Amino acid sequence: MSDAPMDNMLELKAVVRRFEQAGETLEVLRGVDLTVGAGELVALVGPSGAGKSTLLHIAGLLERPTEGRVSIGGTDVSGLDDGKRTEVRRRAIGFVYQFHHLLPEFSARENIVLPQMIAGVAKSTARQRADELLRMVGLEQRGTHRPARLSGGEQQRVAIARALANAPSLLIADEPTGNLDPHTAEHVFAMLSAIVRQAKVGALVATHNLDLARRMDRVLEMRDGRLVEYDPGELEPLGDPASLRAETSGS
Ligand SMILES: Nc1ncnc2c1ncn2[C@@H]1O[C@H](COP(=O)(O)OP(=O)(O)OP(=O)(O)O)[C@@H](O)[C@H]1O
Repeated sequence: MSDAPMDNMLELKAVVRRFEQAGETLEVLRGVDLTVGAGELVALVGPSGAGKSTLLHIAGLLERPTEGRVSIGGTDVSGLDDGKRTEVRRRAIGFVYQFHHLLPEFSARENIVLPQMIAGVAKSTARQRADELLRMVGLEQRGTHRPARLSGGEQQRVAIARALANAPSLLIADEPTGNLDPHTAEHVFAMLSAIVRQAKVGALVATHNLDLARRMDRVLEMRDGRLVEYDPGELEPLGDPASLRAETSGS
């Protein structure tokens, strides 16, 4: 078991990730320390290729670090075998991507029921929880609709509800509003952040969107394999992260 405080939903310690490619070693993460607390929203920014996805995969237990330790919800998972890691991932981590990845042949409600059943929850309990989550994201009237009958923003709200289905400790989001128009993105992000804070989930959100990053509790930039921290309220005075400047200056 870990010595991580219980209110750290994610803790990475001295995480290194190297890739061996054509006889060359690429060190993408060079000693990353990171904590995400309960109810905390942390923005992860950085230029393309900086290693954000690699970091999200390690935090989401989809990949193992070459070195370093990972704790989820206060439990150090570094020594667990693949089967146990999958269990922790299903129970304790929710994922939201740029594209909703809902199953097209299932209704919104069924999309939220399924991950619970995979985690071993009884169907009646899973349905109750799905209805509760649909209410939470304001879609109680849309539960029977298949994804194709929902708007982009509604689809993403269902994806958020699905990610929260098993009451995870940690939410990992990769450009969660990247496929939405600015107005809808605003609405979906406001909903996401309210739920994260209320449910005391820790959220690690990779984004290129400066406006979004600013409204999170902390902004971390991946630079040269390490994380550099920015105070969201001080982004401009300190100078915006290079990646955000590049993304926002042309728009
Ligand atoms: N499986 C792999 N084998 C070899 N190199 C890899 C592998 N996965 C990632 N990389 C390399 O690691 C670096 C970081 O990639 P990563 O996808 O984490 O960046 P990113 O910041 O998420 O980029 P983007 O914003 O474009 O998604 C890149 O140089 C990439 O080519």
